[in-house]
Amino acid sequence: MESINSQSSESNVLIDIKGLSRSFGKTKAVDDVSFTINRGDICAFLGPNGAGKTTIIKIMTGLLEPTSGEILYEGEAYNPNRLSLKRMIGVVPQHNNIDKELTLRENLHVHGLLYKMRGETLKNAIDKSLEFAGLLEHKDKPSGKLSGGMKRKLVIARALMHEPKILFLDEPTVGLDPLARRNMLAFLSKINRERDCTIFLTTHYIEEAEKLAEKVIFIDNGNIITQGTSESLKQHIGQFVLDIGDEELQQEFFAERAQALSRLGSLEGEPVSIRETTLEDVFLYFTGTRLTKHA
Ligand SMILES: Nc1ncnc2c1ncn2[C@@H]1O[C@H](COP(=O)(O)OP(=O)(O)OP(=O)(O)O)[C@@H](O)[C@H]1O
Repeated sequence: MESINSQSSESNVLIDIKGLSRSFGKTKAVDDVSFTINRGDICAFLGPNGAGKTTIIKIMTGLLEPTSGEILYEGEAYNPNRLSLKRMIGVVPQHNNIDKELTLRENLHVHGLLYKMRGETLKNAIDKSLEFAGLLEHKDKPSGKLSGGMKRKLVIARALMHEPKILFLDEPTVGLDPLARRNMLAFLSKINRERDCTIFLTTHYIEEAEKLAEKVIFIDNGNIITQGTSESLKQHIGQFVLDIGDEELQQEFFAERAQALSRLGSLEGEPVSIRETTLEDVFLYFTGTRLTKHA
C-alpha cells in the first residue's frame, strides 16, 4: 500500500489505526489496514461495494470487534464502554435509524438521555442541533413525514447533539437525489468549518471525495490501495492523461501538459485526446478496474 504525501505530523493525529483486520468466516472483509486521521480534516474512504468500508466504520465506532489490530483515539485505545471516548464520536449509519412515529424533537430527546443530558442542557442541545441543520421549524412533526434529505440531516443533527470531535458517516448521500446530494455536501463542509468537527466518511462517489476531502483513502477487497490528498494522488501518476484508441482504450500519464502534447503529436492516425487526470484514473491506475463500474 502506498501513502502519497499525506503529511500527518504526530501531534495533529486524532485517530491512529494500526494493522486492523476483520474476517467473517473465510471472508477477509478488512485485511491489515493502517491509516491516520488528522484533527480538523475531512477524510474520505472511497471504494466499490463490498470493499470493507462499512466494516471499518463499524469497528472504529465500537459496533464490531476487530479480529486483530489497534485503534488509538488521541493516543488512547478505543473502548466503546467509556463515556468520555463515546462522547468524542458521532455516528451516522448507512440507514436512517430514526423513529418515524416520534417527532424530530422526541428523536433527539431520546439520544440526549443516552448521553446523560437533562433539563435545560438537553432542551438547548436539541434546539441548537435542529437549528444548525435547518430543521427547527419542523421540530414537532412526525419524523416519518420528512423528505429523504431531511431525514438524513436529522440523523446528522442527532449525532452532533453531544458535540463530538469527530463525525463518522457511512455513505451519507446514498439514495438522495442530485439536489439533496449537493445540499448534503454543503452541510458536511459547514459542520467541518463551523463546529470544528473532524469528518470521516465512506462513499463510492468519486466526485464527493474529490470535492470534500483533504485526505482520500482508496480501499478495495479489504486492502488500502493508496492514500493521500487528491492533488498528491493525481500528481503521483501524472496530472495529464492521453486517452489513446477507441475500443481498447490505453492511457498514458504525464507530469506536464507540454510532455503530453509532444507525445500526442507523435501519435499520427490514432484517435487520441488529452485531459486532466481525475481520481477515477487514480483508482484505475492502481487496481486495473474502474470504480464507477462497480458503483
Ligand atoms: N456480518 C457479516 N457477515 C458476513 N460477511 C460480511 C458481514 N459484513 C460484511 N461482510 C462481508 O465483508 C465484505 C465487506 O463488506 P462491507 O459491508 O464492509 O463493504 P462496503 O465497502 O461497506 O460495501 P457497501 O458499499 O456495499 O456497503 C463483503 O464481502 C461482505 O459480504
